Amino acid sequence: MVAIIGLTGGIASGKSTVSKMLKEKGFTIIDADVAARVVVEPKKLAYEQIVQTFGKVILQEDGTIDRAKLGSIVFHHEEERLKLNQIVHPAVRSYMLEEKDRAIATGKQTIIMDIPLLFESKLQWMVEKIIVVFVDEETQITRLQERNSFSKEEALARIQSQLPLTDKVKEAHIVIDNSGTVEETQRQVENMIKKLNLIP
Ligand SMILES: CC(C)(COP(=O)(O)OP(=O)(O)OC[C@H]1O[C@@H](n2cnc3c(N)ncnc32)[C@H](O)[C@@H]1O)[C@@H](O)C(=O)NCCC(=O)NCCS
Ligand SMILES: Nc1ncnc2c1ncn2[C@@H]1O[C@H](COP(=O)(O)OP(=O)(O)OP(=O)(O)O)[C@@H](O)[C@H]1O
Repeated sequence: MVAIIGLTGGIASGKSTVSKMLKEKGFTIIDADVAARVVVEPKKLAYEQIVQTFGKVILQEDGTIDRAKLGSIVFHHEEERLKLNQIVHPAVRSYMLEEKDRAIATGKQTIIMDIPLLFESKLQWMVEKIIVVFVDEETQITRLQERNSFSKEEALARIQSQLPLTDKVKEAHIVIDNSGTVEETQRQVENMIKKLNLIP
């Protein structure tokens, strides 16, 4: 039996930090943020649709999408974000499902689907158990500002474009609280692997 585990949380709550720890333990991670980059590469269908919808102003000189520019549009205008989601999300879903089948075919016993918008996109059906990486809002804002050099306003715009993390925690099978040190998070990850009896 293959276990399909969803890993989610909020922006900068620590999903990548946790998924890196799981990867080091030999687990297979399928990352929706990576998928969302692949499906918008030049010549892909989603790329063409994004350029048609948002115009060439969101392109860099080399023709690739200027993510900072597109981000500054969609995280300040909900309507624009929904348009982008409608273009990108179907392609991300197909990519994730294909990667999952590929991993199953190579004999993996556990597959971790790292999906930041798992609840927002109602993708609970894709996974059997859900891990939510939690962080308190103050720490989340600080880490997001530091990582992306965002103003507080830019950090809040991104956080507010997602469901509250406290709501996601209520729907979780396992919560990893990443408000503390990386070592504390590592211990929680190890306990979770034991509790769910996960084998790579
Ligand atoms: C707006 C874009 C260009 C900004 O790119 P950027 O490199 O700055 O951010 P990145 O893609 O690494 O995302 C960082 C985090 O932002 C959050 N986020 C991204 N897109 C969204 C969205 N549409 N709604 C809410 N939160 C989002 C997630 O927590 C994600 O982990 C990019 O995020 C994007 O194309 N988003 C639409 C696709 C999407 O929903 N991706 C999320 C997983 S499917
Ligand atoms: N326990 C921790 N202590 C201190 N800093 C941390 C901790 N966990 C993560 N960070 C830092 O916080 C930032 C956000 O973490 P990370 O990138 O893992 O979040 P994420 O949920 O994957 O973000 P995104 O949704 O944007 O992809 C990073 O700069 C990371 O180095």
